[in-house]
Amino acid sequence: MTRHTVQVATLGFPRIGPKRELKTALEAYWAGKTDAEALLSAAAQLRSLTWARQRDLGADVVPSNDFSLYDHVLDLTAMVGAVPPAYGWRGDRVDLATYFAMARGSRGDGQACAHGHAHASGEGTPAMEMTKWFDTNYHYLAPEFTADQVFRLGSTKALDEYLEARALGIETRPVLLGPVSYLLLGKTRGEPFDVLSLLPRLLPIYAEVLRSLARAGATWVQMDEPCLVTDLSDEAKAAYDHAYRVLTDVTPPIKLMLTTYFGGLGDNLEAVLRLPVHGLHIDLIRAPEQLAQVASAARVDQVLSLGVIDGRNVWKADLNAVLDKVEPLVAAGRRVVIAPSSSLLHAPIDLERETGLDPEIKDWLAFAVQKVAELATLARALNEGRGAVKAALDASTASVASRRTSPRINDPKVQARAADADPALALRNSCFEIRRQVQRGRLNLPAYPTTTIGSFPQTAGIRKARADHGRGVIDDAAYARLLRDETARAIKWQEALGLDVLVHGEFERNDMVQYFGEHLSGFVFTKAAWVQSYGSRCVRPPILYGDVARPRPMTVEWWRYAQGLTDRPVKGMLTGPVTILNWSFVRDDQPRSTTCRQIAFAIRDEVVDLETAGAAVIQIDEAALREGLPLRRADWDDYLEWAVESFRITASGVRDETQIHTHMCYSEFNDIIQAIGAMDADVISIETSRSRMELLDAFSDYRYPAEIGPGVYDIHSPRVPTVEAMTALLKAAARKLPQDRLWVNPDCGLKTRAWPETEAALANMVTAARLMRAGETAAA
Ligand SMILES: CN1c2c(nc(N)[nH]c2=O)NC[C@@H]1CNc1ccc(C(=O)N[C@@H](CCC(=O)N[C@@H](CCC(=O)N[C@@H](CCC(=O)O)C(=O)O)C(=O)O)C(=O)O)cc1
Ligand SMILES: N[C@@H](CCS)C(=O)O
Ligand SMILES: [Zn+2]
Repeated sequence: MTRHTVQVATLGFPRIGPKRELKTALEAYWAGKTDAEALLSAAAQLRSLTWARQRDLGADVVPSNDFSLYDHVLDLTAMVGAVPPAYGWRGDRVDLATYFAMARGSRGDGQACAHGHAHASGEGTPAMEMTKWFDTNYHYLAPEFTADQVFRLGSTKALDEYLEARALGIETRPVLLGPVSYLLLGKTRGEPFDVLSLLPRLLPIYAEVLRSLARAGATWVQMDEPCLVTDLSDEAKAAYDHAYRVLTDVTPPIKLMLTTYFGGLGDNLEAVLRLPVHGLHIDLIRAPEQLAQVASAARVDQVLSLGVIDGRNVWKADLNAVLDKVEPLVAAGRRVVIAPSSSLLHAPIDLERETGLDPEIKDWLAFAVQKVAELATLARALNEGRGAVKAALDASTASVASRRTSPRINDPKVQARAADADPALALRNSCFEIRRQVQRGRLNLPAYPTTTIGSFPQTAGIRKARADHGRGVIDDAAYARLLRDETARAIKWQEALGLDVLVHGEFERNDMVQYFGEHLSGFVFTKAAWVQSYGSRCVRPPILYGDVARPRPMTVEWWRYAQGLTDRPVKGMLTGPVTILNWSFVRDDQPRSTTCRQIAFAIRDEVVDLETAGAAVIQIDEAALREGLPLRRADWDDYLEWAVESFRITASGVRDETQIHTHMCYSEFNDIIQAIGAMDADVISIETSRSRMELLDAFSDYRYPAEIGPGVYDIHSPRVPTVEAMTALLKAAARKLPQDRLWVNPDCGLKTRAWPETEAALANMVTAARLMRAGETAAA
């Protein structure tokens, strides 16, 4: 029997750069400090280093076109020329100005916008809608299609980058988001229609790109079809069939590696196995059970790409355990490629940059670079025998054993508390209506009360002071003084503006999750482990390695200071357990539900301490609750049950008179509205402005019992919303929901905004609320 050599492939590498070079280059370009040439040359430099690095680490199959200046879905939109008409694209190659206008919106000051038009209205063109990439914390720009959508080649980026790598002596496998996933990820504009009806018009563009790559010398293309791990209709399965019959038939021919990740193929397997593709990548981290079935059912001539290293987490793999699974396939003569489970986009880049980590914990970790090295070790073991890499395999076994048995991961007190089965811990004392009466008496707020979501601009000055504090350039007292000054200014300014429920501004926080990771035990945090969230924005997810507890209050002093400056209520501001879980790298040695419950108890202690300090209103953000929803409906109930229970454990330690708010952004609520109701918060603030309040239909149909703050403006844009725009949205909300339950607030926190636009926008928002109140009086 022929034994084929096992190759190492990567499916995509982080693009932001080890020192966030892309962020720096983009932000300098957007600020007008550098020109397009500087941006493009920084991008090319990054690509070249990334390709060389993967090759040097031992990757045989290196991807190209995984790089993006902003987002790979937007790149596809450019490739197929699906630029929405509002951006004034004339059907040639999509230029940088149009590309960034789609990503970030164009100017709304009556000046020429990014693509040269003057907008007399002063409104500019908003960015395309940003939404979550499956269950990750990465955001993509959702394509927008009309029923008469025309596609035309708008970008040769895939070919250009393939040729660029080739010129550097690196043969690559270009990556494209596949046509069916691309359509399924899109939204329709105008009369609703089936996006898949556009497939016949879309495929010729893909075919043209594949032909150009084949002519240039590419032998394989990686076709990402992550929607294959979701529930698919028969029509979608038929679309896959049609698409891949067409695309495997182009001339000159090119081989397709159909790439699936973030879950198992499940009931789509049969349909996938019928596709005439040359290779199939499966995720064996999320769905290890699919290996046997896929291996026995796939055609023998098909290359199996096995996602054996976790692309979504930071733990070292158990290399011997991986070999136990893969060796029999190789011995049986299967053509095997080994790879990370998904693109490494979701992992930090290089562990070696973490000089401050505890050595014991550092030994448990692998970032993108280390993961490619792990794959190289595995490939050698598969090709030459385990003996060839004995030292590396022994080290892997020792690291895995050290993490499993370390006393540092265990805190018996935490485990006992989280195991407490008393359901009363997840119940408020009284039902919402009773709480509402008590809270109204205590807070005495006007109709349409105004508030904000928590954060105010994180200016360069604050970030620099934090960095200086971290480096020891300024001492604790100087740093605290600066934060107190910022907080005091924010309180005075909110009072002057006339906001009803104030916030302290979150100036002390680097990030709404990382901050808590830094204060809870069971977490470590990193210096440079940045992961792209959207565009140039990154996060450093904390690493949750052990049982979680709260050694001391984390936010109470900031709240106390802020409340001491005003008679108006200041919200206590916390991140909820589900969001901390979903936006951290978490342990994989126990169910996520167990970890979440531990976090819930830790945050509950903080809620209780805030109440004891006098907070009348406490907000517990659950921005990531929706995004953590499993990709398969069959798994939803289980997740929602423990996620909602965790939130309730956090929120239920307080008296009736304490008003609990929660906040969610980027959410499609329709499917989970019952669960959102079951969270039993007194007030929920949600993102709604971009959908023009359509998202409220779910709340209105369900007769959501509590109070709601539908965001009246999109904080992702620097555009200052007009009073009229916001009153129009509030009126739309008031048509859907009882007026006496409506709050007035932006869509999300204001940390990414600058002060001038924040002040102008909130002044308009307060005016809009006042007009609504006056209208209500007039009507009465
Ligand atoms: C609400 N959102 C969040 C998500 N996930 C999170 N974990 N947090 C979120 O808030 N997911 C969904 C959305 C995504 N939205 C955003 C919005 C904004 C950002 C963002 O602004 N990120 C910042 C980095 C934030 C941070 O950690 N800042 C640190 C470090 C600052 C820094 O870069 N320091 C420099 C030195 C600076 C100097 O010397 O002047 C350095 O370390 O090199 C801090 O404030 O201390 C970003 O810039 O990308 C992310 C997601
Ligand atoms: N309180 C946080 C929530 C963001 S989702 C903020 O205002 O930034
Ligand atoms: Zn938010």
